[in-house]
Amino acid sequence: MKKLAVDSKENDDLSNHRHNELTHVTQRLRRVLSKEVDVSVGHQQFLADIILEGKALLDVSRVSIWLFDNAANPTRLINYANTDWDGLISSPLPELQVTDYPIYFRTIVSGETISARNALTDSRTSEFKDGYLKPQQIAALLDTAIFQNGLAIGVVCCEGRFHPRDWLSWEVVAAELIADCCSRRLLVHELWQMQQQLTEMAFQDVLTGLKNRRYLMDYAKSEMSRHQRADRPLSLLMIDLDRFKKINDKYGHDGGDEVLKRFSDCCTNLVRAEDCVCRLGGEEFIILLPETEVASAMNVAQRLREEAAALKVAYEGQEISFTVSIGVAEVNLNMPFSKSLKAADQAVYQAKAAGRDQIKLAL
Ligand SMILES: Nc1nc2c(ncn2[C@@H]2O[C@H](COP(=O)(O)OP(=O)(O)OP(=O)(O)O)[C@@H](O)[C@H]2O)c(=O)[nH]1
Repeated sequence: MKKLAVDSKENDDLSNHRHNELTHVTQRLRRVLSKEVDVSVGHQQFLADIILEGKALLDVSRVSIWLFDNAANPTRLINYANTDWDGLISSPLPELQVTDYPIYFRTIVSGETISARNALTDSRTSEFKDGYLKPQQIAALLDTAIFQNGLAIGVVCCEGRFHPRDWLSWEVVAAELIADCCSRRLLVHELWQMQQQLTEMAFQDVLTGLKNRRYLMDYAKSEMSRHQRADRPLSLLMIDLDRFKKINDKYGHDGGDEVLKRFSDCCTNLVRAEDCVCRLGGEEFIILLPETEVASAMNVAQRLREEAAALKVAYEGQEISFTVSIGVAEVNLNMPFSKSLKAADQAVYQAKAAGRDQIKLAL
């Protein structure tokens, strides 16, 4: 009688302990879940957090996220993120092929959650017995499809080692919650990447891949205040290709485009990584040179003029030669950037008037 009372107290202590533990883990998990739309939390970090919390909550040996190669016609499952047995994030697991595990693939695609008490004997998971489960001593599996637009795009796998295990209904619901959260996070990540691409495109010149006028105006503004604070010089080159209309007339628009692309490469290769090369439009370019006195900017302009004159652009078996006129200006940090641009533009005009293939300093 006394022994029974002790046993029951021990059981109560144990279940109280598990209850407290679960309350803590659930709170942590909910905090992680709430970050699914917060892109300031890195994508990999978010997935790592969610599978680590899932592992603790469900008290399993490993949690992993897998995505199908093609949701409409899946042939492979690719490991996207996973914990190791010790609760750390580890390197990717080998891919799974539909030809090796057809029943498992079919079940996940159907959307059915697999809560396999004994994964070695469960008909949905026994395909993994010899090659996967036995060598790793995995005994129980709780696998939940990740859905997007009504299609299973992947699966969250929870693996228990050593002993078969009954999965409680709250555990199944929790695993499904984690899979749904992964689904939304993947979508947020995709949208975020698209937005990054669009932003990039909005600031990029399509033909040359250089930054465009919109980028230059934003960038110049921030560089001007940085240089003003640090009391450092900022210079700019305005470059205009000479008699470009004639090149277009002689070689066609595509020939002209080829010249613009090769000249862009020439600029990018010549300047430092921190210099900003932009195409303003047409055959007009700007290079912004941070931390550069106007005398050094003149040297850069000289090298660029020489390189342009020496460049032979291969186009349809012909070689196109061209020259450039360059205006150099030190950016006036106390005036709007447009004033410095205008000064450089006037210097270009003078270079053209003086016979082209020239450099002039803005006064
Ligand atoms: N191929 C090509 N041509 C362009 C592009 N943008 C503008 N142009 C052409 O560039 C030529 C510029 O001609 P102009 O402004 O007369 O200048 P230019 O012939 O270079 O003469 P100068 O500047 O006085 O030396 C025009 O024929 C435009 O059609 C482009 O993206 N690709």
